[in-house]
Amino acid sequence: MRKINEIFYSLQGEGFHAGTPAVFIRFSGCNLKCDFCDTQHEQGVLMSDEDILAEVRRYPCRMVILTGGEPGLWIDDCFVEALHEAGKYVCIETNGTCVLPKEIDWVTCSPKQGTKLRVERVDEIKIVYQGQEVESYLQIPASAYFLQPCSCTNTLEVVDYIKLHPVWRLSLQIHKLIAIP
Ligand SMILES: C[S@@+](CC[C@H](N)C(=O)[O-])C[C@H]1O[C@@H](n2cnc3c(N)ncnc32)[C@H](O)[C@@H]1O
Ligand SMILES: Nc1nc2[nH]cc(C(=O)O)c2c(=O)[nH]1
Ligand code: SF4
Ligand SMILES: [Mg+2]
Repeated sequence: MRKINEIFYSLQGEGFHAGTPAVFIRFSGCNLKCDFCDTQHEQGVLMSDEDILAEVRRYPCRMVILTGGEPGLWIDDCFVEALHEAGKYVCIETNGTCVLPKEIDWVTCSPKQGTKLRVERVDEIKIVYQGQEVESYLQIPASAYFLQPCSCTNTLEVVDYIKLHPVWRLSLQIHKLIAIP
């Protein structure tokens, strides 16, 4: 059984796959307490993999996004394999502090200041930018590096930083801009 906060169908609003339809599986609970966290994730119900898969199968898209809370606290090889057997492309949004199942198709890592990274493979880095030092995150091998404004409040600050440091790209939370889940 895995503790699920919500399962919903929307478009990926952030990062490399922004605009792609996806089923979001939001796991409950987190090992960090970021003061800027935009998500209520503490409430949850225990669900069997069978019930989670049945809910995921209701939607026609291929992409599934594991998020939370911290999904790395809840998932294993068996869960990722079941999603693959259902024909899904498995993405994860993680703070990077957990070792993850190797077969996940796309790892979005959003490291938080002062934490130790245990994630072994990253596809994209996506930092919530609040003026902190971010250049050290470029040492993590990844296909793309994004800075995301905090709650859509400091977008122009992020744009200015990216223009000075053009390895970074802008991630807008488009779901917030167009008021969808
Ligand atoms: C809610 S977290 C869940 C996954 C995981 N715990 C993590 O932090 O990556 C999903 C994404 O939202 C980002 N995020 C959280 N609060 C935010 C905020 N106020 N503004 C912009 N992005 C935020 C996180 O950095 C992460 O990339
Ligand atoms: N549309 C939409 N895209 C997202 N990308 C990452 C999200 C998350 O909360 O992890 C999220 C979310 O909550 N909604
Ligand atoms: S790690 Fe992610 S879910 Fe946990 S508190 Fe920070 S932003 Fe929220
Ligand atoms: Mg969100």
